[in-house]
Amino acid sequence: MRICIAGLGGVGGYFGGRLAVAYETSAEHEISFLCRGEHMNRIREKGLVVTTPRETFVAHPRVVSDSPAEIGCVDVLFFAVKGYDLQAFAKAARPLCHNQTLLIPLGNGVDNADILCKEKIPGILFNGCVYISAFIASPGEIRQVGGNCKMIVGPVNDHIEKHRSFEKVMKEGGILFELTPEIDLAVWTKFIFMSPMAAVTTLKRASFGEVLSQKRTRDMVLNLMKEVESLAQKRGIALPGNIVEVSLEKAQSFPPETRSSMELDASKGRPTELETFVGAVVRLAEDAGISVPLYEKVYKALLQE
Ligand SMILES: NC(=O)C1=CN([C@@H]2O[C@H](COP(=O)(O)OP(=O)(O)OC[C@H]3O[C@@H](n4cnc5c(N)ncnc54)[C@H](OP(=O)(O)O)[C@@H]3O)[C@@H](O)[C@H]2O)C=CC1
Ligand SMILES: CC(C)(CO)C(=O)C(=O)O
Repeated sequence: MRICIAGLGGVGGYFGGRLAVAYETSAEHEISFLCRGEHMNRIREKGLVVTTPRETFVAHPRVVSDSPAEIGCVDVLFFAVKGYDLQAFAKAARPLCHNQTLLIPLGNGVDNADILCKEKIPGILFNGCVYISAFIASPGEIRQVGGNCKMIVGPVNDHIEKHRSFEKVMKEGGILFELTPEIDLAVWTKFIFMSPMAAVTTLKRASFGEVLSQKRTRDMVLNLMKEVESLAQKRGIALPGNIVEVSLEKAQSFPPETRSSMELDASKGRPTELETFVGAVVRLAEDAGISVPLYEKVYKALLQE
């Protein structure tokens, strides 16, 4: 099986690194990295160094390139770029894909599969989400600092049984991996927790603990979660009845000093995933004909920054 990880940041670097180590000498499976710039140069020279709280390992994938054509057609393509790069990368991804390529977005967000679908890339559309906290510490070096490192993926419109061999490759590749027939449910379950937390922590430039310990901001998170819940319901996503309470508890289970990736990006003056985390809810609600007044207000405020 030929597997390409596109985007070697915190997410792509951790999961790609694990797979590349596991299959470094395999005659059957081949891992390639699509990355760019100084990061790519360092990985080519020295391999990708991945440090976790328990170990450090160095991954040497079979191919490291910034050119989809150089990598060529693969059987599995993981999209591990930020939401704002997904469409542009999807447009460039065609040389990597054939009709049976599994196309798997791993980023935060509930519209990633729609974005890929619109680009009409050949392949079988999946969706996915990951529970991890990781980042590029320096070119060629990934640091994983939190999360249980679980990857959950599933086909959007295909039979799950066809994909058991892929599941085996992922599990034998050292990934804590779940292949689910209910990928929408998994993706929305993550989103209903992460989108409100990203929105409020960014608006207030505050940590998880600061936001959740003050009634005003905690209520804001709660009300945003309720708006996501009503949107999910309207789209036929069967979230459990206590999803808001469970999601709030999930947010509370993080160390209080946790900062969301969107707040960190905003505070550093970098591009943010505002459209992925917040704008998408406003657009999907409009399409579904439902009202999300608090999301609209927060979106407007963040757009004006
Ligand atoms: N990091 C985390 O802990 C978690 C992240 N996520 C989500 O996962 C997604 C990825 O996040 P993360 O890994 O942090 O992102 P990063 O910014 O760390 O990494 C993305 C990488 O993709 C590269 N890239 C973008 N476009 C291309 C391209 N066309 N060709 C080659 N490389 C490209 C970027 O390169 P360059 O720097 O040159 O732009 C960057 O190195 C996001 O949606 C995020 O919200 C979800 C859970 C946890
Ligand atoms: C869960 C968390 C906080 C881990 O980095 C995250 O996914 C994000 O900030 O985008």
